[in-house]
Amino acid sequence: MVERRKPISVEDAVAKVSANSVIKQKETIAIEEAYGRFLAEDLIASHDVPAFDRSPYDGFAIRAEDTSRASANHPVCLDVVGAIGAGFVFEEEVQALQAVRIMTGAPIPKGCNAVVMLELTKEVTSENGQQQIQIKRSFNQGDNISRQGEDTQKGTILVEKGTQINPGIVALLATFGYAQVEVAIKPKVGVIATGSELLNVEEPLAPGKIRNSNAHMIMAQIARAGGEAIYYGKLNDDFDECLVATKKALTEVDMLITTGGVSVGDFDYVPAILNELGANVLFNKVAMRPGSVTTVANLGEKMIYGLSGNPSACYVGFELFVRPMVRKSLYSHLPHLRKAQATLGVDFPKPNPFMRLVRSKVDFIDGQLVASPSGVDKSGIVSSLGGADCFMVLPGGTRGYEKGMTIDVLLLEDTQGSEWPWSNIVASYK
Ligand SMILES: Nc1nc2c(c(=O)[nH]1)N[C@H]1C(S)=C(S)[C@@H](COP(=O)(O)OP(=O)(O)OC[C@H]3O[C@@H](n4cnc5c(N)ncnc54)[C@H](O)[C@@H]3O)O[C@H]1N2
Ligand code: MOO
Repeated sequence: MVERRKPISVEDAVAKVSANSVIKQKETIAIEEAYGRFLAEDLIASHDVPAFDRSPYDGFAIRAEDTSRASANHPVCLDVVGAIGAGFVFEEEVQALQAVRIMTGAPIPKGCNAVVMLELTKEVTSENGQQQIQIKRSFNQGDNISRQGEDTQKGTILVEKGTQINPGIVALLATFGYAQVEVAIKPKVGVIATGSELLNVEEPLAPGKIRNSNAHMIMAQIARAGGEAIYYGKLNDDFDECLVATKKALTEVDMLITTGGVSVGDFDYVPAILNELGANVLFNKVAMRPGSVTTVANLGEKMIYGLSGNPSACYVGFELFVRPMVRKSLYSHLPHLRKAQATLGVDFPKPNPFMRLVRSKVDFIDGQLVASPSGVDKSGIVSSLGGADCFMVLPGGTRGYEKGMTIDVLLLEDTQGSEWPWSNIVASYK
């Protein structure tokens, strides 16, 4: 008699997985290695930026009060007493009716309190040979000065731990002197593919056989999530072979993923292996399509994921249940896929008692995010995965969905660029 599995909702399944703890570890690496890693410490401003009042323009540093009576008919003349470039400090204090030629980024000389852009001055030489500038309008104290700390004040938390380091964060690390940074150690995630039908990628097709795409797909998903994949190969549908490999993998990894053999077929051994290992099964059926057979268990602190053999089901199962735990072990406070609202771009008449997670593409059309399936929506399909940058979330229990409905999407990544010109942006400049 075949075991009857009771499905739990996607929300409950994600909650059950998320309730588990993960091991978090950190290491110190050089800034050059930091891009793409996850911060294991808050990034704190170690000083003000700018660290001194500075000029945002090439021009002249002046005392604003000297220009109070300046006008087009009666320009004020200031003596130019020196010049200062970025990286240098003007040593003397500037006196009344004096100006200093200043370059962008240079510190404001003592005594000055405003900067006049070069274009608003006229350089002249007085009768006694003194270099001067004429200014035809008045300026206020503080005009054209980038104040110390206007960008960032010392002690500010700039980026929270658990954030993935992007190029902007690399700039912050450099700005604040983080030649080295503490990042999360990538969790080791083992991958075992089961199925006697599986061929290695380089092998030619043979009758009844298929290439093992899931293992490679999962390894790429692990890398995208921020983990380190450890591959234990493809195994035949053989209980003992699978048990030995699973036991070995569990001694070496932080979490383990198997793909295939999780359903109710004669050669689906994953449930029996979990039983033999004494693992605590959190659920073995989820009210979703694809991926209803997804099985998740824990053994001590280690999560064991029995993902479906069907490629699309396997892909979705990873993003919903494995990714958050990888991200949690990378100190992330927001480990789940980012949710957004979109408009359904096509009619989707397929009824389903279960929630559907449809591999889809999003586009901005007339200022709205519009989502449409990226290919055929069946769990055994692989071709819809390549173009998918989100999952549409279509709740179960309806008779289908109509174009124009507001739906939730879970964003995976940006897989497409944009056409040129960006006409709506260009138009906004007119
Ligand atoms: N009587 C029932 N049969 C099935 C049920 C059910 O509830 N009752 N569920 C169906 C659903 S839904 C799914 S999903 C699949 C899941 O099956 P398994 O996870 O046990 O996976 P397999 O049977 O091993 O394989 C399914 C399918 O995927 C191919 N596959 C397997 N591994 C790979 C791989 N590494 N790379 C690419 N493709 C792979 C395999 O050849 C099969 O075609 O069960 C349904 N059946
Ligand atoms: O688990 Mo199956 O993928 O629902 O379609």
